[in-house]
Amino acid sequence: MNSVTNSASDQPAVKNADAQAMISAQGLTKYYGEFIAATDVSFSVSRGQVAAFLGPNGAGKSTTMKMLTGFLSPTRGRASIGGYDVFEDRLEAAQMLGYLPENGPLYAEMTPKAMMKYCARIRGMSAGDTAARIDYVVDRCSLGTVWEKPVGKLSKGFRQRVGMAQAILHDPEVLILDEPTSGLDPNQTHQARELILSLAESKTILLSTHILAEVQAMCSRLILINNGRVILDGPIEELANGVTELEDRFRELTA
Ligand SMILES: Nc1ncnc2c1ncn2[C@@H]1O[C@H](COP(=O)(O)OP(=O)(O)OP(=O)(O)O)[C@@H](O)[C@H]1O
Repeated sequence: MNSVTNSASDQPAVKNADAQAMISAQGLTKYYGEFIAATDVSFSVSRGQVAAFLGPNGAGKSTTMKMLTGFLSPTRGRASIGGYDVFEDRLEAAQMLGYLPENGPLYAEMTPKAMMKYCARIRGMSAGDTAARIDYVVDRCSLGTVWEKPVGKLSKGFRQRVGMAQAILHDPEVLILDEPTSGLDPNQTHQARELILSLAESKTILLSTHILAEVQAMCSRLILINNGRVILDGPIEELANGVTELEDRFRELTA
């Protein structure tokens, strides 16, 4: 494996919001019954990095992201955000984290407006912060036209935008985005990439995607997973020179 990160054993179990490893997977393993979806997945993403999490369908990306965000208990291993263990220090980790899940927001009967207010409340945001941040996400995620429609009745692209809005609402330092441009039309894809690039100026981001041009445009780091195991991890410029080489590398390693 071409790895430039520290292995799980090199990662101290620190409880420190200034920790360099803002996202840390330490030996994450997940069994669904007899089936192993993730095996000993270890990597860390440093403050300010934008890392692409790539792999073929069913490779274990969403499973790993769910464990990293505390939505799914690992069979073995640990995950931490900003040095906070996502299970033992759940509140601190959640405060630092915005997560866009694979299938968008869960509250189908709520409108985006109700959902943002609900999310702000459960995150303990003040009334002033809530109003300002809601204005920001409505604008950045273009939610004005669907603001009062139930999320479950929105198109896939709009649901995705609502998911992105709830992920960034509390201005978290760390973002874990599971296929953030999936289902978006070309204009919205462009807008979502611009948003991610502007967020990347101040945040640590792990994003999964199947669009290699997106990786090249937005990410400095590549983590490739196949059959539940990390098979490549390093700076993109060292791993591939342009999208075509990235595509060749992907095919050669995952075919
Ligand atoms: N709840 C579950 N029960 C049983 N198997 C599951 C469950 N969730 C995922 N799997 C299986 O685990 C494997 C990894 O799935 P996962 O969704 O993590 O892959 P992925 O890399 O995100 O795929 P994709 O690119 O298609 O979204 C797949 O074989 C999937 O069928």
